[in-house]
Amino acid sequence: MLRVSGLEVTYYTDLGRAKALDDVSFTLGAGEKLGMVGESGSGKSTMALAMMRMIKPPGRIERGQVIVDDVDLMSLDEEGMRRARLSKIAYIPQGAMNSLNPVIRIGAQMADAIRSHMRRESRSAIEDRCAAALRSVDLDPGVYRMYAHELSGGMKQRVCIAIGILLRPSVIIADEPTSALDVVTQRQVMETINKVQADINAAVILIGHDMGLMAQTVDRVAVMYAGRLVELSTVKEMFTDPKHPYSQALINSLPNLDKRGVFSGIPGLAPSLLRLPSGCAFHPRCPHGQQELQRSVRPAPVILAGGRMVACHLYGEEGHAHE
Ligand SMILES: Nc1ncnc2c1ncn2[C@@H]1O[C@H](COP(=O)(O)OP(=O)(O)OP(=O)(O)O)[C@@H](O)[C@H]1O
Repeated sequence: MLRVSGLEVTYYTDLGRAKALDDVSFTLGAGEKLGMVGESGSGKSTMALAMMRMIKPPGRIERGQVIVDDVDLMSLDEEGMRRARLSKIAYIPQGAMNSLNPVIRIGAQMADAIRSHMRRESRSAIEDRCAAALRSVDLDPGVYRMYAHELSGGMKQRVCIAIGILLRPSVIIADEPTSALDVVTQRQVMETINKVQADINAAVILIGHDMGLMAQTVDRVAVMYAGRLVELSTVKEMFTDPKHPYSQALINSLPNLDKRGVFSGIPGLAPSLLRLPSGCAFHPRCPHGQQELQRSVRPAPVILAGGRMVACHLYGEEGHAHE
């Protein structure tokens, strides 16, 4: 359903070039959910924007393919890509719920989204489509006639999800869909995403920091570090046996009942993309990073038994090359 291959994005800043996405490849099947985690600045939002072809200057997509239902989005012309957005691939950006227009009714905003794709759709067909989308996110179709300020945060986020699924896309990307919501509402929004996905059998990418919340929802977890995908494993593998030392640090930094109140962060700071460490970008923070190999050679991604992917010298011998 979705195949991302060799995706690369650079931001050309006054201070130099920042490669925010470096040779990112993965696949996702229909009905599958992928969680994308990593520290702030690791390139998660850049990846979503690149997949939507919404990277703005000074950023540029340098290369790569994003194949949805056998079509490479990167090869479409502007009009083709405009049509693909929402109908093939939908993006619910970070803070989407705060960008609903305050002076236009929810229904009109939904109808606009449909009309931009289906010019000849009748008014009643549009209303039916909106009502169905609102119902599938557990909102009363009456929300159609309301304004954003009349809705709670969780309801607004569900409206954004409803807009995302209006045209039943094959791929849905939700960037931090639960940030700024209380924990109860977070769970409800996650449940809504689960339900919606089951309804339309889409491939879903959830971007977020909260490993705990992800664990309950997604099938696989992708870990990003300094613009690269460093590990992609099933949730169970990631939580019971993380392979990459950075994934191990992320999992160890989660609070659990055995170490109540003790938070172990990850030592060191995330590197600046303008001054990436040589070799493996994680080596200065890695307990195994002090050898010549780690300091001078960038680890290539390898596939381990069972199909999980890791880009780390510790596993160079064990795995076979990732395509
Ligand atoms: N417009 C821009 N100009 C220059 N550099 C940028 C721009 N946007 C992003 N970057 C750089 O690209 C890197 C990746 O940013 P991105 O927003 O994708 O990270 P992220 O993982 O989504 O972070 P967060 O979790 O904080 O949203 C950052 O290090 C940032 O410095």
